[in-house]
Amino acid sequence: MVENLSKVYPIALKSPGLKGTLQHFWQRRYRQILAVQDISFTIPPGAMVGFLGANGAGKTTTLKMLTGLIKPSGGKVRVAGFDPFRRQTAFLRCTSLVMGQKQQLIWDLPTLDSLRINGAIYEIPDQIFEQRLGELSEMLDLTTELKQPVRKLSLGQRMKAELLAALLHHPTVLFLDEPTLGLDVNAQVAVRQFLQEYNQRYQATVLLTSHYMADITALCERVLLIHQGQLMYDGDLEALVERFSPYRQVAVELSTPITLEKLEIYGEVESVEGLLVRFLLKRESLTTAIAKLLAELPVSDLSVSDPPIEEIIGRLFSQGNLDNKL
Ligand SMILES: Nc1ncnc2c1ncn2[C@@H]1O[C@H](COP(=O)(O)OP(=O)(O)OP(=O)(O)O)[C@@H](O)[C@H]1O
Repeated sequence: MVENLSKVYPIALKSPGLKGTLQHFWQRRYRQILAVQDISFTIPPGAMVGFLGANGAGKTTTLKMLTGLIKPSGGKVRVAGFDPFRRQTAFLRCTSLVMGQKQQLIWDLPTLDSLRINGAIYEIPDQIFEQRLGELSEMLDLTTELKQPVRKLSLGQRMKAELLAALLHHPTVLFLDEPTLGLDVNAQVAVRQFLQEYNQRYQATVLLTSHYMADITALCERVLLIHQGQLMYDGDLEALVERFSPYRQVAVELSTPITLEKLEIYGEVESVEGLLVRFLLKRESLTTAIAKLLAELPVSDLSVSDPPIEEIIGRLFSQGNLDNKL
Protein backbone atom coordinates (compact mmCIF):
# COMPACT_ATOMS: atom_id res chain seq x y z
CA MET A 1 0.00 0.00 0.00
CA VAL A 2 1.37 3.36 -1.04
CA GLU A 3 -0.24 6.64 0.03
CA ASN A 4 0.85 10.05 -1.23
CA LEU A 5 4.41 8.82 -1.58
CA SER A 6 7.05 11.36 -2.64
CA LYS A 7 10.79 11.52 -3.04
CA VAL A 8 12.85 14.65 -3.47
CA TYR A 9 16.55 14.34 -4.34
CA PRO A 10 18.73 17.34 -3.51
CA ILE A 11 21.20 17.96 -6.33
CA ALA A 12 24.30 19.99 -5.50
CA LEU A 13 24.81 22.98 -7.78
CA LYS A 14 28.50 23.47 -8.47
CA SER A 15 30.17 25.61 -11.14
CA PRO A 16 33.02 23.92 -13.00
CA GLY A 17 36.67 24.58 -12.15
CA LEU A 18 38.64 25.18 -8.95
CA LYS A 19 36.77 28.39 -8.15
CA GLY A 20 33.45 26.54 -8.35
CA THR A 21 34.77 23.74 -6.13
CA LEU A 22 35.99 26.21 -3.49
CA GLN A 23 32.75 28.18 -3.62
CA HIS A 24 30.82 24.95 -3.26
CA PHE A 25 32.95 24.02 -0.27
CA TRP A 26 32.08 27.22 1.60
CA GLN A 27 28.58 27.79 0.40
CA ARG A 28 26.70 24.77 -0.83
CA ARG A 29 23.71 25.36 -3.06
CA TYR A 30 21.15 22.73 -3.98
CA ARG A 31 18.41 22.25 -6.48
CA GLN A 32 15.62 19.76 -5.86
CA ILE A 33 14.50 16.98 -8.15
CA LEU A 34 10.95 15.76 -7.54
CA ALA A 35 11.59 12.14 -8.58
CA VAL A 36 8.28 10.83 -7.21
CA GLN A 37 5.31 13.10 -6.49
CA ASP A 38 2.40 12.14 -4.32
CA ILE A 39 1.63 8.69 -5.73
CA SER A 40 -0.91 6.27 -4.22
CA PHE A 41 -1.83 2.68 -5.09
CA THR A 42 -2.63 -0.65 -3.45
CA ILE A 43 -1.67 -4.06 -4.76
CA PRO A 44 -3.60 -7.07 -3.42
CA PRO A 45 -1.63 -10.21 -2.42
CA GLY A 46 -0.82 -12.51 -5.33
CA ALA A 47 -1.25 -9.88 -8.08
CA MET A 48 1.32 -9.24 -10.79
CA VAL A 49 1.42 -5.57 -11.72
CA GLY A 50 3.46 -3.86 -14.43
CA PHE A 51 5.15 -0.55 -13.70
CA LEU A 52 5.57 1.51 -16.85
CA GLY A 53 7.30 4.79 -17.52
CA ALA A 54 9.94 6.36 -19.75
CA ASN A 55 13.57 6.70 -18.63
CA GLY A 56 13.81 8.84 -15.53
CA ALA A 57 10.06 8.66 -14.80
CA GLY A 58 10.61 7.53 -11.20
CA LYS A 59 10.17 3.74 -11.34
CA THR A 60 13.45 2.71 -9.69
CA THR A 61 13.08 5.42 -7.04
CA THR A 62 9.63 4.04 -6.17
CA LEU A 63 10.96 0.46 -6.02
CA LYS A 64 13.80 1.61 -3.78
CA MET A 65 11.29 3.19 -1.38
CA LEU A 66 9.14 0.07 -1.44
CA THR A 67 12.12 -2.07 -0.50
CA GLY A 68 13.44 0.29 2.16
CA LEU A 69 16.67 1.21 0.35
CA ILE A 70 15.84 4.91 0.48
CA LYS A 71 13.66 6.92 2.80
CA PRO A 72 10.58 8.60 1.34
CA SER A 73 10.46 12.40 1.60
CA GLY A 74 6.73 12.19 2.25
CA GLY A 75 3.77 9.83 2.34
CA LYS A 76 3.25 6.35 3.64
CA VAL A 77 4.33 2.89 2.45
CA ARG A 78 3.35 -0.50 3.85
CA VAL A 79 4.60 -3.71 2.27
CA ALA A 80 3.14 -6.92 3.73
CA GLY A 81 2.21 -4.81 6.74
CA PHE A 82 5.75 -3.46 7.31
CA ASP A 83 7.33 -0.05 6.98
CA PRO A 84 10.13 -0.98 4.51
CA PHE A 85 12.60 1.66 5.73
CA ARG A 86 12.75 0.05 9.18
CA ARG A 87 14.30 -2.98 7.44
CA GLN A 88 12.93 -5.39 10.05
CA THR A 89 14.07 -8.99 9.69
CA ALA A 90 10.53 -10.24 9.12
CA PHE A 91 10.16 -7.72 6.27
CA LEU A 92 13.46 -8.75 4.66
CA ARG A 93 12.44 -12.40 4.89
CA CYS A 94 9.25 -11.94 2.91
CA THR A 95 10.46 -9.57 0.16
CA SER A 96 13.07 -9.53 -2.58
CA LEU A 97 14.33 -6.99 -5.10
CA VAL A 98 15.89 -8.16 -8.36
CA MET A 99 17.57 -5.56 -10.54
CA GLY A 100 18.46 -6.64 -14.06
CA GLN A 101 21.47 -4.31 -14.17
CA LYS A 102 22.88 -5.23 -10.75
CA GLN A 103 24.12 -8.57 -9.54
CA GLN A 104 24.41 -10.10 -6.12
CA LEU A 105 26.20 -13.33 -7.09
CA ILE A 106 29.95 -13.31 -6.54
CA TRP A 107 31.70 -13.22 -9.91
CA ASP A 108 34.55 -15.67 -9.30
CA LEU A 109 32.72 -18.17 -7.09
CA PRO A 110 30.65 -21.09 -8.31
CA THR A 111 27.00 -20.05 -8.23
CA LEU A 112 26.27 -22.75 -5.68
CA ASP A 113 28.71 -21.16 -3.19
CA SER A 114 26.99 -17.78 -3.53
CA LEU A 115 23.66 -19.49 -3.02
CA ARG A 116 24.94 -21.18 0.15
CA ILE A 117 26.06 -17.77 1.46
CA ASN A 118 22.54 -16.47 0.84
CA GLY A 119 21.10 -19.53 2.55
CA ALA A 120 23.26 -18.78 5.60
CA ILE A 121 22.30 -15.08 5.63
CA TYR A 122 18.63 -15.97 5.62
CA GLU A 123 19.26 -18.78 8.14
CA ILE A 124 17.61 -21.37 5.92
CA PRO A 125 18.03 -24.85 7.48
CA ASP A 126 20.13 -27.23 5.30
CA GLN A 127 17.29 -29.57 4.48
CA ILE A 128 14.96 -26.77 3.39
CA PHE A 129 17.84 -25.14 1.47
CA GLU A 130 18.42 -28.33 -0.53
CA GLN A 131 14.73 -28.79 -1.17
CA ARG A 132 14.27 -25.20 -2.42
CA LEU A 133 17.45 -25.36 -4.47
CA GLY A 134 16.18 -28.51 -6.19
CA GLU A 135 12.76 -27.03 -6.80
CA LEU A 136 13.90 -23.63 -8.08
CA SER A 137 16.77 -24.99 -10.21
CA GLU A 138 14.30 -27.36 -11.86
CA MET A 139 11.85 -24.54 -12.54
CA LEU A 140 14.71 -22.44 -13.94
CA ASP A 141 16.28 -25.33 -15.83
CA LEU A 142 19.67 -24.80 -14.17
CA THR A 143 21.77 -27.87 -13.34
CA THR A 144 25.50 -28.19 -14.07
CA GLU A 145 25.68 -24.40 -14.53
CA LEU A 146 25.41 -24.00 -10.75
CA LYS A 147 28.86 -25.51 -10.33
CA GLN A 148 30.45 -23.01 -12.74
CA PRO A 149 31.90 -19.69 -11.60
CA VAL A 150 29.36 -16.97 -12.28
CA ARG A 151 31.69 -15.28 -14.78
CA LYS A 152 31.44 -18.34 -17.05
CA LEU A 153 27.66 -18.24 -17.33
CA SER A 154 25.82 -16.74 -20.27
CA LEU A 155 23.78 -13.61 -19.58
CA GLY A 156 20.54 -15.61 -19.57
CA GLN A 157 21.94 -18.28 -17.23
CA ARG A 158 23.28 -15.57 -14.95
CA MET A 159 19.90 -13.87 -14.74
CA LYS A 160 18.27 -17.19 -13.90
CA ALA A 161 20.92 -17.79 -11.21
CA GLU A 162 20.26 -14.27 -9.84
CA LEU A 163 16.56 -15.10 -9.62
CA LEU A 164 17.38 -18.34 -7.84
CA ALA A 165 19.51 -16.45 -5.32
CA ALA A 166 16.79 -13.84 -4.80
CA LEU A 167 14.07 -16.42 -4.24
CA LEU A 168 15.77 -19.00 -2.02
CA HIS A 169 14.12 -17.50 1.04
CA HIS A 170 10.72 -17.82 -0.71
CA PRO A 171 9.69 -14.17 -0.65
CA THR A 172 5.99 -13.52 -1.06
CA VAL A 173 6.52 -9.98 -2.35
CA LEU A 174 8.80 -9.58 -5.33
CA PHE A 175 10.08 -6.37 -6.89
CA LEU A 176 11.63 -6.81 -10.31
CA ASP A 177 13.45 -3.96 -12.03
CA GLU A 178 14.14 -4.87 -15.66
CA PRO A 179 14.65 -8.61 -15.02
CA THR A 180 15.02 -9.41 -18.73
CA LEU A 181 17.33 -6.51 -19.63
CA GLY A 182 19.76 -7.44 -22.40
CA LEU A 183 18.60 -11.06 -22.64
CA ASP A 184 17.99 -12.72 -26.01
CA VAL A 185 14.41 -13.59 -26.93
CA ASN A 186 14.61 -17.23 -25.74
CA ALA A 187 16.07 -16.28 -22.38
CA GLN A 188 13.42 -13.55 -22.01
CA VAL A 189 10.69 -16.12 -22.60
CA ALA A 190 12.27 -18.54 -20.08
CA VAL A 191 12.49 -15.85 -17.37
CA ARG A 192 8.92 -14.78 -18.08
CA GLN A 193 7.60 -18.34 -17.82
CA PHE A 194 9.49 -18.84 -14.58
CA LEU A 195 8.06 -15.68 -13.04
CA GLN A 196 4.55 -16.75 -13.99
CA GLU A 197 5.09 -20.18 -12.44
CA TYR A 198 6.61 -18.70 -9.26
CA ASN A 199 3.68 -16.30 -8.92
CA GLN A 200 1.15 -19.09 -9.34
CA ARG A 201 2.90 -21.68 -7.20
CA TYR A 202 3.59 -19.39 -4.22
CA GLN A 203 0.84 -16.75 -4.71
CA ALA A 204 3.62 -14.16 -4.71
CA THR A 205 2.82 -10.50 -5.25
CA VAL A 206 4.95 -9.06 -8.06
CA LEU A 207 5.66 -5.50 -9.15
CA LEU A 208 7.62 -5.49 -12.38
CA THR A 209 9.27 -2.85 -14.53
CA SER A 210 10.45 -3.66 -18.02
CA HIS A 211 11.24 -1.89 -21.23
CA TYR A 212 10.13 -5.01 -23.08
CA MET A 213 6.39 -4.68 -23.45
CA ALA A 214 6.23 -8.44 -24.12
CA ASP A 215 7.09 -8.98 -20.43
CA ILE A 216 4.23 -6.77 -19.34
CA THR A 217 1.67 -8.15 -21.79
CA ALA A 218 2.59 -11.75 -20.88
CA LEU A 219 2.54 -11.25 -17.13
CA CYS A 220 0.44 -8.28 -16.07
CA GLU A 221 -3.24 -7.51 -16.51
CA ARG A 222 -2.90 -4.36 -14.45
CA VAL A 223 -0.37 -1.61 -15.03
CA LEU A 224 0.72 1.54 -13.25
CA LEU A 225 1.98 4.30 -15.51
CA ILE A 226 4.29 6.92 -14.08
CA HIS A 227 5.35 10.09 -15.86
CA GLN A 228 7.69 12.71 -14.42
CA GLY A 229 7.17 11.26 -10.96
CA GLN A 230 3.38 11.31 -11.10
CA LEU A 231 1.04 8.36 -11.34
CA MET A 232 -0.88 8.89 -14.58
CA TYR A 233 -2.74 5.63 -14.89
CA ASP A 234 -3.63 2.63 -12.73
CA GLY A 235 -5.78 -0.04 -14.35
CA ASP A 236 -6.14 -2.67 -17.05
CA LEU A 237 -3.47 -2.82 -19.70
CA GLU A 238 -6.18 -3.30 -22.33
CA ALA A 239 -8.07 -0.23 -21.21
CA LEU A 240 -4.81 1.75 -21.33
CA VAL A 241 -4.35 0.71 -24.93
CA GLU A 242 -7.96 1.69 -25.75
CA ARG A 243 -7.51 5.03 -24.08
CA PHE A 244 -4.20 5.97 -25.61
CA SER A 245 -4.35 4.40 -29.03
CA PRO A 246 -6.58 6.57 -31.17
CA TYR A 247 -5.74 4.39 -34.19
CA ARG A 248 -6.57 0.91 -35.41
CA GLN A 249 -4.50 -0.98 -37.90
CA VAL A 250 -6.40 -1.96 -41.05
CA ALA A 251 -4.71 -4.48 -43.36
CA VAL A 252 -6.09 -4.56 -46.90
CA GLU A 253 -5.28 -7.11 -49.61
CA LEU A 254 -5.80 -5.52 -53.04
CA SER A 255 -6.49 -7.41 -56.25
CA THR A 256 -4.64 -4.81 -58.39
CA PRO A 257 -1.88 -2.38 -57.37
CA ILE A 258 -2.79 1.21 -56.45
CA THR A 259 -0.34 4.12 -56.21
CA LEU A 260 0.69 5.35 -52.77
CA GLU A 261 -0.65 8.78 -53.63
CA LYS A 262 -4.15 7.36 -54.15
CA LEU A 263 -3.91 5.13 -51.07
CA GLU A 264 -3.08 8.10 -48.87
CA ILE A 265 -6.49 9.62 -49.60
CA TYR A 266 -7.99 6.99 -47.25
CA GLY A 267 -5.71 7.55 -44.24
CA GLU A 268 -2.16 7.14 -42.92
CA VAL A 269 -0.40 4.37 -44.87
CA GLU A 270 1.86 2.43 -42.53
CA SER A 271 3.34 0.02 -45.08
CA VAL A 272 2.89 -1.39 -48.57
CA GLU A 273 4.20 -4.87 -49.37
CA GLY A 274 3.14 -5.86 -52.89
CA LEU A 275 -0.65 -5.93 -52.78
CA LEU A 276 -0.84 -5.85 -48.97
CA VAL A 277 -1.43 -2.36 -47.57
CA ARG A 278 -1.50 -1.48 -43.87
CA PHE A 279 -3.37 1.67 -42.89
CA LEU A 280 -3.55 3.38 -39.52
CA LEU A 281 -7.09 4.70 -39.28
CA LYS A 282 -8.63 6.86 -36.59
CA ARG A 283 -10.93 4.92 -34.26
CA GLU A 284 -13.71 7.51 -34.26
CA SER A 285 -14.14 7.43 -38.06
CA LEU A 286 -13.20 3.78 -38.60
CA THR A 287 -16.49 2.50 -40.04
CA THR A 288 -16.90 5.34 -42.55
CA ALA A 289 -13.26 5.02 -43.63
CA ILE A 290 -13.62 1.25 -44.15
CA ALA A 291 -16.89 1.66 -46.06
CA LYS A 292 -15.16 4.15 -48.38
CA LEU A 293 -12.20 1.80 -48.84
CA LEU A 294 -14.43 -1.12 -49.75
CA ALA A 295 -16.54 0.94 -52.12
CA GLU A 296 -13.69 2.60 -54.00
CA LEU A 297 -10.72 0.20 -53.99
CA PRO A 298 -10.34 -3.32 -55.44
CA VAL A 299 -10.25 -5.02 -52.00
CA SER A 300 -10.05 -8.83 -51.84
CA ASP A 301 -9.50 -9.11 -48.08
CA LEU A 302 -9.56 -6.81 -45.04
CA SER A 303 -8.75 -7.18 -41.35
CA VAL A 304 -8.76 -4.76 -38.42
CA SER A 305 -6.51 -4.99 -35.35
CA ASP A 306 -4.89 -2.84 -32.66
CA PRO A 307 -1.34 -1.73 -33.47
CA PRO A 308 1.28 -3.70 -31.48
CA ILE A 309 1.25 -2.63 -27.87
CA GLU A 310 4.99 -1.75 -28.02
CA GLU A 311 4.14 0.79 -30.69
CA ILE A 312 1.31 2.34 -28.67
CA ILE A 313 3.39 2.68 -25.52
CA GLY A 314 6.37 3.87 -27.56
CA ARG A 315 4.24 6.63 -29.10
CA LEU A 316 2.88 7.45 -25.67
CA PHE A 317 6.34 7.88 -24.19
CA SER A 318 7.78 9.79 -27.09
CA GLN A 319 8.66 13.34 -26.15
CA GLY A 320 5.73 15.45 -25.07
CA ASN A 321 3.10 12.90 -26.01
CA LEU A 322 1.97 12.14 -22.49
CA ASP A 323 1.74 15.80 -21.60
CA ASN A 324 -0.72 16.30 -24.43
CA LYS A 325 -2.77 13.24 -23.70
CA LEU A 326 -3.26 13.40 -19.95
N1 LIG B 1 20.43 9.21 -6.29
C1 LIG B 1 19.89 10.17 -7.02
N2 LIG B 1 20.24 11.46 -6.84
C2 LIG B 1 19.67 12.44 -7.56
N3 LIG B 1 18.75 12.25 -8.52
C3 LIG B 1 18.37 10.99 -8.77
C4 LIG B 1 18.92 9.88 -8.04
N4 LIG B 1 18.35 8.74 -8.50
C5 LIG B 1 17.48 9.12 -9.47
N5 LIG B 1 17.49 10.47 -9.64
C6 LIG B 1 16.64 11.26 -10.56
O1 LIG B 1 15.28 10.98 -10.25
C7 LIG B 1 14.49 10.84 -11.42
C8 LIG B 1 13.84 9.45 -11.44
O2 LIG B 1 14.84 8.44 -11.62
P1 LIG B 1 14.54 6.87 -11.58
O3 LIG B 1 15.86 6.18 -11.59
O4 LIG B 1 13.61 6.58 -10.48
O5 LIG B 1 13.79 6.67 -12.98
P2 LIG B 1 13.34 5.35 -13.74
O6 LIG B 1 11.89 5.52 -14.06
O7 LIG B 1 13.70 4.15 -12.95
O8 LIG B 1 14.20 5.42 -15.07
P3 LIG B 1 14.93 4.28 -15.94
O9 LIG B 1 13.84 3.62 -16.74
O10 LIG B 1 15.84 5.10 -16.80
O11 LIG B 1 15.63 3.37 -14.99
C9 LIG B 1 15.45 11.09 -12.59
O12 LIG B 1 15.32 12.44 -12.95
C10 LIG B 1 16.81 10.81 -12.01
O13 LIG B 1 17.80 11.59 -12.66
